[in-house]
Amino acid sequence: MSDVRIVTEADFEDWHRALATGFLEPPVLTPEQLDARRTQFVPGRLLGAFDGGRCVATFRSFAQELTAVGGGLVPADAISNVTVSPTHRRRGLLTRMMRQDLAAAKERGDVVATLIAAEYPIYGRYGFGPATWSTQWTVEVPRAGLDPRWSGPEDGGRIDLVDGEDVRELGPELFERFRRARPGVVSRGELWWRMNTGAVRFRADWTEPFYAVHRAADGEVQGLVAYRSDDTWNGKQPDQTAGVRKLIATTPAAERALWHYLCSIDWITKVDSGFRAPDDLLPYYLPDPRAARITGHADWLWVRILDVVRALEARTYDAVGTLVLDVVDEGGLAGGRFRLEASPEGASCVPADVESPDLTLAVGELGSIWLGGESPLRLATLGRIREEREGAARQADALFRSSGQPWCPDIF
Ligand SMILES: CC(=O)SCCNC(=O)CCNC(=O)[C@H](O)C(C)(C)COP(=O)(O)OP(=O)(O)OC[C@H]1O[C@@H](n2cnc3c(N)ncnc32)[C@H](O)[C@@H]1OP(=O)(O)O
Repeated sequence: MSDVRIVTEADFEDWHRALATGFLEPPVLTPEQLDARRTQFVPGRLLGAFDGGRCVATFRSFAQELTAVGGGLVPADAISNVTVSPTHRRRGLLTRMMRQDLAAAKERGDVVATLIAAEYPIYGRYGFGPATWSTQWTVEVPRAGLDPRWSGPEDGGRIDLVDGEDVRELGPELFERFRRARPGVVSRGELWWRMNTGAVRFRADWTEPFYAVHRAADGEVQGLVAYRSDDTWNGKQPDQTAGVRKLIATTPAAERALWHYLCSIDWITKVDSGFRAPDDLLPYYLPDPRAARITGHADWLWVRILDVVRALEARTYDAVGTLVLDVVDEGGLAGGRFRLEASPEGASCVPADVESPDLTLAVGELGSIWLGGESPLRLATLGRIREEREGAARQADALFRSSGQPWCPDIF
């Protein structure tokens, strides 16, 4: 029987070999790569399974903040680096590591756990539900109908190319404003900015992207894009795709200017948007929205509610109303009956053991509707939320929706 335990610094190299093996990457890391990865080491937050002295399973969690509907921030247990070596799969190792981590997160007072699922069927059993979705577009630049003479915003704003060091300087403050306006965004610590600008390199194949910022007429930085080009030539003709790694903006003017900038670069015939919110305005920033073709759409951030009262009180609601929810949690961490009194200003949520419920739902379904990305009515139609009072699913639909779709721009 493998031994599941907290990983120490002495296990680090062995743990990383197991991680690479699970993700089907070359299992030997260079000393430089290992040193870079040590920056992520937080004592107590790495788990591993060991068999005969060799690491055969990995699991890492870290502290994160997640933006709720209305801009409130909740502490989250972000889960990543989940692997079980192919020699030890389907023996319950993931289940043991997950239980240990979620119990510790609950004990710490985290409101939710979050992850991005490699495969859909893995995490529902642990109480996670898909909570944000992501859409990818490819823009056919010649079809977009943009003015070929465009050379910058017409409203007094400007676009400047900057370097990684500048991004590390100005990015965090821009991101701080950005994350308050969109449910589903996860925090970026200092290490995130260093990793995403090449100052810390986990992989040998890092190539420096181009970075451009949008400044409004008064000089305020309102948008940032990182992109690379793919160096494609069609015979003598440049036919390059600008692949957006990240694009964030705090105003529609900045967002529009950055998309126009990308579509205006000579040699660029296609722009790959990267992973955007499903309600992203990109197509509508183009005179011909059909030039933006959807090339991908899938679930993205999964949420596991650990504390129903704090999660429901952390967000605002689209309407005023009261609902009694019977939350079923097979993991034994967050279940119970709760009365939610919701309003656009906020909410109160209290245990309501003796009241009759309006809706019965599993904790994973609550995770799916909590950020406003999934509709309670749709889940009721699918039989995944049970209506105990007629009309309650429709009422929940009106309360839980979010006027902007939740979006998690990052992968972790
Ligand atoms: C957040 C992230 O890091 S996402 C990355 C996840 N990792 C990967 O995809 C790497 C490749 N896969 C793996 O390393 C492993 O197969 C894991 C981690 C997905 C699963 O680990 P295991 O130890 O095999 O899982 P475990 O034995 O605890 O399985 C628990 C249950 O989940 C099911 N399950 C596990 N993985 C899968 C899967 N990929 N698809 C469908 N069902 C699955 C098992 O069948 C089992 O079902 P049961 O409870 O009905 O018997």
